This record gives sequence, C-alpha cells and structure tokens, in this order.
Amino acid sequence: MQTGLATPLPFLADLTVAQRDAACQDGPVLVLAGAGTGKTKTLTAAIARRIASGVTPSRILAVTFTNKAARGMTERIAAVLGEGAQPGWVGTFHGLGARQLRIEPEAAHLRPGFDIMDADDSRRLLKRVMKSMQIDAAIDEGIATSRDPVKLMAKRIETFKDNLIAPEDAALRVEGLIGAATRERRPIDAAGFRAAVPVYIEYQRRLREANAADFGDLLLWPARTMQIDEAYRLRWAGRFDCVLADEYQDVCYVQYAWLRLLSADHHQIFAVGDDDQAIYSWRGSDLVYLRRFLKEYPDGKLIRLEENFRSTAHILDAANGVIAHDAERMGKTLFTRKPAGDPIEILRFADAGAEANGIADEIQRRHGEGIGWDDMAILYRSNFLSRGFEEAMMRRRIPYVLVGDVGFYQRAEVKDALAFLRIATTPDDVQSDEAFRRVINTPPRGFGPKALDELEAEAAFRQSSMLRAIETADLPARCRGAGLKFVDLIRHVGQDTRSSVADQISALLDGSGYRAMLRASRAETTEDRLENLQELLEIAGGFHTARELLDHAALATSGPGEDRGERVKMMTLHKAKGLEFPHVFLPGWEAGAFPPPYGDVAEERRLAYVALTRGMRRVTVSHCEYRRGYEAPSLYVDDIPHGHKVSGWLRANARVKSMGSGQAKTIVSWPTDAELVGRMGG
Ligand SMILES: Nc1ncnc2c1ncn2[C@@H]1O[C@H](COP(=O)(O)OP(=O)(O)OP(=O)(O)O)[C@@H](O)[C@H]1O
Repeated sequence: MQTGLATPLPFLADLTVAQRDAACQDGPVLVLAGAGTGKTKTLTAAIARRIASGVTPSRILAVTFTNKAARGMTERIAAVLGEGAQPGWVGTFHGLGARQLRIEPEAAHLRPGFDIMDADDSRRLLKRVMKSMQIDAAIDEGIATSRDPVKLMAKRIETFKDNLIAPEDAALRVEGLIGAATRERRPIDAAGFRAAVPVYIEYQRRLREANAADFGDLLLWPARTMQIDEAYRLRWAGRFDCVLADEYQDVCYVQYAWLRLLSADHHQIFAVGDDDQAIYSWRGSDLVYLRRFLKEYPDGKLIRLEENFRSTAHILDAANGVIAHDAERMGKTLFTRKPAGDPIEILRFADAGAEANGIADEIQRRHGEGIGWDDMAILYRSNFLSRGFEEAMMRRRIPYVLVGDVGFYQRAEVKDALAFLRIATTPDDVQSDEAFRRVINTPPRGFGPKALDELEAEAAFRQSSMLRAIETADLPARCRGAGLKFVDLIRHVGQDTRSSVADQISALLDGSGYRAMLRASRAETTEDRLENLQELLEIAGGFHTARELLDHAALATSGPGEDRGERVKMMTLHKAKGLEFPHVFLPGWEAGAFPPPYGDVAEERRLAYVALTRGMRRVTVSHCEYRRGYEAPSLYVDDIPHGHKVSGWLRANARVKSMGSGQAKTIVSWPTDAELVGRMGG
C-alpha cells in the first residue's frame, strides 16, 4: 500500500482490508468486485483518499454509470472531506464528453453553444436525410426491407461512432471490414454497410450545419481527436492526475479508448468492475477490456472484493449457483457473514394477469405487515411486462413509480417547452431551426407546409435562421402577422437576462398561447400535461442558464421525482443494475422469455445474476404457465440450487424468524420496568 499519509483517514476505518487496500493503491488498479461487495463505497474512498493525499480535486476524473451515482459520490466525498473537496470531473461518459466538447467544440467541427440532440431528435433528422437521399427506394435490400429502416440506419451510425469511425473514414473502414469478414467466411451485410456510408456523411453534415451533436458525437470526437492530434491529447490528459471508472465491464470501444488516451502518460487508472455483471454487449460493450486490463498495464494490481454486504446467505448462494454455470468467468467466490435468511420463493401462476394480481396482493400484504412501499421492487426482463403490473397497482391504489423512465423529457409538452427556450436562447442561429419547426405552428398560427417551404427558401437565400426569415419572407398576411408576434415574444424573452430560466419558460408558454391551448383542450391528458410543465418549471429552478437545462434534459439518465415519496419501484433488470432493495419480485422467468429467443444465453445468465443479487432480504421469482403460449420455467429457475429455493409464498410460520437484516445492533438498551415506572407511572 502506498497511502503516502502520516495519519490514518477516518473514512477508511469502516472498509474491509481488501476495500482499503484497493482505495489506497496508486498506479493502475483493477478492482474485480462481486455484487454487493461495496464497489461504490470503494470507488468513493479511492477518490477521497487521493484528495486527502494531496491530489487537487479538480484534477480528478471519475466516470460512473448514472448521473445519480455521480451525485451520490460527490456528496459522500464532501461529507467526509468538506465542501471544497468535490472532484472536478465526475459524471457519465456522455456528460463528461459533452463537457470536453463544450470547452473545445472545434474537435467536433462545432461552434460554441452547440445543441445536444437526444435520440428522438437525431432519429428525426436521420429520417429527413434518408428521405432526401431516397433511401426508402430499394437501393439496398438490407435497409429497404427492414421493418424500420431508420432504426437500422441509426444503429449502424451508432456502431460507427462507438468504434471511433468518423464519416470521412467510413468508406475505407467498411471495405476493410467486408474484406476481413469475407476472408474469415463470416456473414456480413455488405450492401447495408456500404449504403450506410453516404447516409452517415450527409447526416453528419446536417448535424454540423445545425450546430448540433448527437450522443455518439460526445465521445467520438474527443477520443478521435486525442487519437490523431497529440497536442490536443496532451492538453487533455495533462488536466488530470488520475482517472477512475465504475462498471468497467460495460465499456465499449470508444469509452475504453477515451479512458486509455487520458491515462496513457501517468497510468493512474482505477477501474472497478464485475465480469459476472456484464449485461450490455448488445450496446457494444465488451468484457475484453476488463479481461485484458493487466496485460495492458503490466504494472497494475488486481484486487478482488468478495465479501457481500447486501444479501442473506440463501440469496447469495442462489445467485452463486446460477452464475457458476458460466464457464468463462474470471472467478470470484462471494461470501456473506449475514444469517441464512429466507430461501428464494418460486411462484407459478396460470397467466400474466394472475401473476400481476398475485404479486400486487403480496405487496399489499407485506405493506400491512409493516414493510415500506419503497422497500419493495418489481424488476422485469422486458419493458412490455410493466403494463400488467401498473394496472394491478392502480386498481389497489398502491403507490408506484416507473424508474429510469426518461420518457419525461420525451413528452411532447416538455419537448415543446424546451424548444421555445432553445429558440429564445439562439434566435438568429440556424441551429434553432429544428426547434422552430417544432413549435411555430403550436398553437396554430397558419404555418402549414406551404408557408414553411417559403420560410425555408427565404432562410436559405438570406443564410439566416427561419425565425429571422419571417421578417422578409413572402407570407400570407395573417400568417405573417402571427409570425411577427411570435418573433417579438421570442426576442423579448431571450433578451430578458434578469429573469430566471423557469420564468423565461413560463413567459414563453403563456405568451405563445401554449398553456392556454392546453387548458382549452378537453383531452383526458390535459391535466397531466399541465402538471408535467409545472414539473419542468420546478426542475428549471435548479439551473442558472438555459444551456445547462437543455444539456441536462438531453443527457438525463433518469426521470425526475423517482426518489420522491414512498412508492414501490418498478424497472427493467438493466435499470436495476447497481441498486438494492429489501424485497425483490422477479416476474416473467419463462423459458421463452428469459433468455429471450434472440438473447445470448451467457449474457442473459449474468442478467439473472444481477437480478437475484439486487435482493437484500427476500427474493421472489415467478413464471406463468401461459403467456403468449404455454411456457416452461426459465432454465435459470432450475439453476437455482435446491436448498436455496421453495415453491410458493413463505408464510410467517415457515420463515426464519428474523427482523431487519437479522442482526439488530444494541444502540439503546431497553428500559427496565423500574425506569418505566419512574417515567410513566404515577
Ligand atoms: N465495508 C463495509 N461495511 C459494511 N457495509 C458495507 C461495506 N461496504 C459496502 N457495504 C454495503 O454493502 C451494500 C452494497 O454496496 P455497493 O452498493 O457499493 O455495492 P456494489 O458492489 O456497487 O454492488 P453491485 O455491483 O451489486 O451493484 C451497500 O448497502 C453498502 O453500504
């Protein structure tokens, strides 16, 4: 250990020997940490220890899986070291990449103040590009016959970006790829890849024209520029004294490259990961980076964390039994000092309705026994399963929340409000044209397709934004009048720099008649939509500038309000990664659904392992005899070792009598009778 510290640090005191060893190690460190062994705690301690050893906080970069995890870490470090000790660069890969680009946008051929397009907006742009290139005609079989050609093309472009392939390199790299696949006799959609190249080039040209970056750009350009421009790389690598990464098993090539380029000189890289929890290969993640860490950094140290603090022994042994069937593991043996607890309950239901009702009834029953709503979670393999549970919860008036539903920022009214704000922020820049198209006719102002064509032509002729083009375009009088009023409002609000962001949005929603339009609508959703706008205004209250809010909305990894109130949590297994709950329900473990027919059996097994290890005290696995057809239980149900599972609900008399985690600490002693008499008697 090389702590370089004369005095022991209090925050290291409650760590295990292995955790402390990891946190105090300098140089390249790979922490191979099983589920529930305190990865986050160790990573946080590693950062705090570096700061306490004299590393300047602003020279630390730590990348986590979600914004929430980043916030949690920052808060914990501030709590032990004081307010000034927050590390300078903590966030998600996308968030940190965006920050790097904001400082040097030229790396991506962008101008300052560029927009970040979310997945939905970039799909719309891609669709327009494909239409203009007539890709929907049968240019290429792979694309034209696909059920969703835009989705397929978006996926290809994403793959290019995740592999550090810029548009200008794409043609050459695609030919190389096809050549290699042919030589190795591996199947490849050569026509599809070739057709994607010109679309990628045109799509990127349009993004640049709109001064916008899509998600892929946020890491592609910083990483690629560091790769080809040594001065740029040195500038960036030189900003950081150490680089720390959580969930290292899930990095994809561009993420791996970015981390490696930043740490290549000092080798101060601290990676935490668990090969048993790698569940993102479908998104380009590759376990190979974790597996070859020590080859890449021969001076590095591997530290295993194997003591699980989360789950009872039955749960842990059940999970260990399932993952033991994975032959390619790097190998860890998790253990716990907790009591055995309850075995996994395996429930068989007749169909999906019975499953949803059965679980909802059980949740209600447990709540009656004193278990808090937010101590219970339903975690499912596929999103479509949530609907049945939502209905069952609503019927019983059980409060619940869908976690990770970033859908909030995708709701039409929220996107509309942000579009108004975007135009007000940069009214005279073509980068606002997309937002302009979105709201110029909401509520209707007479801007139909013809007027929009006219405006586009005028904007192109004058090389101005569409908003500015309203002033000179040849428009029908009514439409022109309404358009000029719109321009006035946008300019007026945009120039009002004394108002808060929330006040600006509010003024735009009222001045444009948007809120009035919603209120006048008799649609069933009106109330919800107004509430969503209210929620947006509250969120906006936490931001100093419109740009910060717009970035936040584009880069959100979760919806607002997830942690508020006592509610049963519902989410996919992927979203549950990194979380823990006292009571966990795992529905839908049928042979045809888990693993899904298209799934990779080994990766799905890891997902089953992630699922089981979320549980602290009780885990219930269920399957239906009939869902879309007759179903057998998933093979992962069989893989839970006998002795760690029971059929049906465990009722109080059959359960191990345990309260809380089974180990109550004596913090205050019970009052003696004499004391009670002294205080209460009389
Ligand atoms: N040294 C320790 N002593 C007591 N409790 C600990 C210790 N380290 C971690 N824990 C507790 O163990 C639980 C799991 O920790 P954490 O969430 O950091 O695990 P993790 O390794 O990130 O898990 P996973 O990979 O499964 O998401 C937490 O409740 C945490 O407070």
